[in-house]
Amino acid sequence: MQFLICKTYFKDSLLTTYARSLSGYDPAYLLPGLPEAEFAKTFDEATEISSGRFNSVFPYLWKIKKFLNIGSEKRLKEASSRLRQFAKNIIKEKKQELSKNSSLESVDLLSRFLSSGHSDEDFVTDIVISFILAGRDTTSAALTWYFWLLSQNQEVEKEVLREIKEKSESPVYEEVKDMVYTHASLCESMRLYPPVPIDSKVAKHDDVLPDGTVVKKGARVCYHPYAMGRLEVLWGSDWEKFRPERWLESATDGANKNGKWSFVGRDPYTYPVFQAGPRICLGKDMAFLQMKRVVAGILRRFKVVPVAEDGFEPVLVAYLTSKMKDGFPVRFEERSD
Ligand code: HEM
Repeated sequence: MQFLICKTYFKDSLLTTYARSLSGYDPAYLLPGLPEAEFAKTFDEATEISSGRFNSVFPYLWKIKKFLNIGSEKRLKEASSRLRQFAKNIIKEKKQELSKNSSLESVDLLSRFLSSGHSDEDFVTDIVISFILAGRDTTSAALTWYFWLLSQNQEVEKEVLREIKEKSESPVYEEVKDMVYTHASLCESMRLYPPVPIDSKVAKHDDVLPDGTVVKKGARVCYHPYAMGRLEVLWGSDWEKFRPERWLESATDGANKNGKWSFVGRDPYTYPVFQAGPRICLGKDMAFLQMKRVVAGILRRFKVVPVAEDGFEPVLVAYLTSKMKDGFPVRFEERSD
């Protein structure tokens, strides 16, 4: 059986997981028939058109289309309205459930929001949509590139598998937290292929950067995690290598006590994969938790083998997130051991 990893499996499984942890709602996209995911399709359409605005050669074109309500902007408006309606239905159902059973208050994020007095429907709708947007494509992009890198670095896969096998079949939070090598390998993968490859900010006031660069009010300033992850000055002359060990302290420096690695993080200004400062990603820990559980769940039972021709080199396409051009076709081989 083949899966286009980034196009179907990860996105839909993550959407299912997020929908459940966010709202308790299960869109049932992981039924064996992998049913057509209407919500996911609409979401993709909306994000693709929105990101197209950034890359537009004539930036004012989309504004004209929006004003006239034609073409892609018309489709975006319709998609956004369908998404909002979908989110509103979930909220309505959740409110009804809560009114019948208040013990649901602590079960999922949406229940918590509603129970803590956030009753404004538009506000809660924005929360539901922005959490799915922030958490779905980022994590699926990270995992697509991660499985590609693992397939090219067997010794890393072996070490990740060794760590996974020390844990229970469905590792609980404490166990996932202890998967230090897997954590390091995910950080290393996102160094080379950051899910948000480039990000920009608009200056609210005239400003001067620490190096003296003058930034005028309204100017767009970009930071570039993809380029920064490949800088020799930050990562050394072997920056090209996928080497999780650069995030770990080894036995020789005394930290690998009892055969355990110890993780050495980098500051977020050197590694801005989750951004840095007061607006740093709020879902970072949740993202690692989800990714480690998915990695453990898949690798324990399957080997993920690319079905591409020998010499295949994936091409990164940067929309809002780092997609692999045409997806990543793979075969899942069941492990015999
Ligand atoms: C590997 C996965 C992820 C990566 C690489 C990532 C990266 C980022 C980045 C770069 C930003 C800054 C965007 C900006 O302000 O321009 C951000 C913001 C944010 N992320 Fe994530 N994210 C990930 C997963 C998640 C998940 C799973 C959630 C929640 C379920 C989440 C929730 C958020 C939220 C709410 C913000 C906005 C924070 C604010 O503006 O104060 N993220 N993320």
